[in-house]
Amino acid sequence: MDLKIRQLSKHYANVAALDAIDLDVESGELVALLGPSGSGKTTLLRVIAGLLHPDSGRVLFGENDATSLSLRERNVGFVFQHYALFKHMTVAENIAFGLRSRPRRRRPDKAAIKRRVDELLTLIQLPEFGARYPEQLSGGQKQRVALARALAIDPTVLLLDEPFGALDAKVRVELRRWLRRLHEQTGQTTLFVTHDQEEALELADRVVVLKDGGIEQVGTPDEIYGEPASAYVFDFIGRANTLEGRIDGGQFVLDGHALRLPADTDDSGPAQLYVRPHDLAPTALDTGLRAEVAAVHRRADRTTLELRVQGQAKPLEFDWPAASQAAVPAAGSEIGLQLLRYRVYPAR
Ligand SMILES: Nc1ncnc2c1ncn2[C@@H]1O[C@H](COP(=O)(O)OP(=O)(O)OP(=O)(O)O)[C@@H](O)[C@H]1O
Repeated sequence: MDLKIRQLSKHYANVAALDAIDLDVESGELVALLGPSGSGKTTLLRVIAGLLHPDSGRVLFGENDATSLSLRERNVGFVFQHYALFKHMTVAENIAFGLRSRPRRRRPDKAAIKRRVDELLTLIQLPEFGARYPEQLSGGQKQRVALARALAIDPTVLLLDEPFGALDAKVRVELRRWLRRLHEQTGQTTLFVTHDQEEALELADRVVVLKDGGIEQVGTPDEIYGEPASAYVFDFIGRANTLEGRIDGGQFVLDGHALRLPADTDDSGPAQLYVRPHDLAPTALDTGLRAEVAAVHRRADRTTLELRVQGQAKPLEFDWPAASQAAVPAAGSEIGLQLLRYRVYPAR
């Protein structure tokens, strides 16, 4: 089922938790809602679920306006960060819960419920775990059961609110890869809330970046990473260096150096250039951007140089290319820098 959000707003006192949001999620898509704390992710998910009423706007499931339907009528599947399994029920009973509590005329018979539970236990790769109680499971296993319970009712959409947020980093990475494979099997339309950009980029078909209750950018992971629409998205999505300068005559100009901008640049005036530490390369001093090596930081997986550029208040980070034959420059030396990929945003 596809999902359409139209002009959705929700205010708390004078805070716009959601500010006229428009969003289309296609049937079968896995979409990540990504943003820092307080950007409105959870509010959006709760309004879609029917747990929270918007001030204005509409939620459509397919062609049906679901805005005034209850949680149950919407038939959505929901998984929260903190395991909400029923402690006194076995894993199998937990998974069966949504089907068993349906009104009699829509309730499958016992055999059909058992078949569905077995099918889901296999799907979440816990086929032998039906008789266990939640306290006998690890955190990751509990979340897989919570997911099976949400899927049991064949939900119109699956809504996941930081479902792996309480797990340790390694389990988190395993589970998100598992969820991606599971999604490919089920084709279930899914919205996934996270504040972790890596999780969003690895997991989702499309990523929605939220800021202060509004949508800053919607795109595939490649688009969000490679063509961030604003300085905010560039900064949020990975490590970033900034250089202060000006846009002038189709170039970005800073102390004694100019960089070419896309042909369609028609802005002018103060601007910031954003470049990632691995999108810098060493080059000849007289053609490159001149920088002084302020410090060399060696780590297990990379060597990062801290660089000072004349006229710039903030240092640059530069990941020295691992394949480079040249020796890592020493602190105090001067190098030329080539910027392989960068983006320039006019100052606000
Ligand atoms: N019940 C409430 N009463 C008052 N303000 C609220 C309430 N719920 C949310 N807010 C405010 O609405 C804004 C959006 O909150 P929301 O929980 O949707 O953000 P979030 O992106 O999910 O953040 P987090 O990652 O911390 O969960 C925040 O400014 C928050 O303080």
